[in-house]
Amino acid sequence: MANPVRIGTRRSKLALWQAHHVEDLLHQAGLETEIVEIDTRGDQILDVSIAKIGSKGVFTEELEDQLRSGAIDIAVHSAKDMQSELPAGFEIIAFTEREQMHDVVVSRDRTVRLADSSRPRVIGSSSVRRRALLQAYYPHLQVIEMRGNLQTRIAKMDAGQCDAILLAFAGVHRMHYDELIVEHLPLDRFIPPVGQGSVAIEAATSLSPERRRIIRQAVNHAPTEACLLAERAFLKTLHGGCSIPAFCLAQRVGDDCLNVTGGMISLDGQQIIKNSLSGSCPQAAQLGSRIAELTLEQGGRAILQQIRQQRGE
Ligand SMILES: NCc1[nH]cc(CCC(=O)O)c1CC(=O)O
Repeated sequence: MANPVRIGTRRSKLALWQAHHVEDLLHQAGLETEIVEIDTRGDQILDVSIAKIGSKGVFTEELEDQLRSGAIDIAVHSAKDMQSELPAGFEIIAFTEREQMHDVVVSRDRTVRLADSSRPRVIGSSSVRRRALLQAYYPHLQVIEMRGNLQTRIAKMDAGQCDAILLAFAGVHRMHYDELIVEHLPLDRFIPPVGQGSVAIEAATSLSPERRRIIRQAVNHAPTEACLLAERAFLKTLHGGCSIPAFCLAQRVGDDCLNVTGGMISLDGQQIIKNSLSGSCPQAAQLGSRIAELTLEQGGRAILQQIRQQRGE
């Protein structure tokens, strides 16, 4: 390709890591690249929870403006942060190979264990799913809401706001905070949110088919894509984004089989809905949306209604 691939990204350190990761993959395929840093509303509003900002796409709209105008060819996002339905004119053209998907506990105090009820502990998390799961499994813990990027949250912990933070392993590892991990949480209890650990490549549908094909060929990881298609179909059927307490994890078994587990937890942690289905990779989307339907039928609809009421939507 004559022109370099222009990669749009937010300026946070994790976003820049993701952009450089995609850049590496494009370089390996012999392509030239250019990174374009873009400010988003989600990065500017740090003192309000994302759920309260209310609008979907607070981290994506500015990037989409640049995609639409052709100023950038692709935008990189944590797959987890992408809403299930993109605005008309945009699509995800690739998913990078997934990092380990689980959540971890990060603390300066090596003795912190979630299960230890012998002393009071304050745990910070930005995610409604993680806060509800903590209340469900470890009711002795005090759970507080904590926003900001990884570095900000660790600074808040160091300032004494909490004893530990719950985070995605992928982000902690990419930001080189592995030595602060005091606990790796099991995937069957702390089922990750849709997309955790993968980087999604967004493009405008007006991107030339040839450019789209070449970028996809360099970046897409087919086994990850099959899992993400299942998980994102789950989220789409729930009409959700990253601000609802839903979780879904698809895992490949053998060459062509997918195991998908997904569900929802009430905000107080009192009710957990969880179902699993298996099928072949081409059935990925059906498996995900079927699990979402089961989730809605088994109490998920009521949980979502309650959340909407609380948020005054
Ligand atoms: N919502 C912020 C966000 N988006 C992606 C990651 C971690 C990396 C990933 O899942 O790809 C994080 C931080 C976290 O949840 O701990």
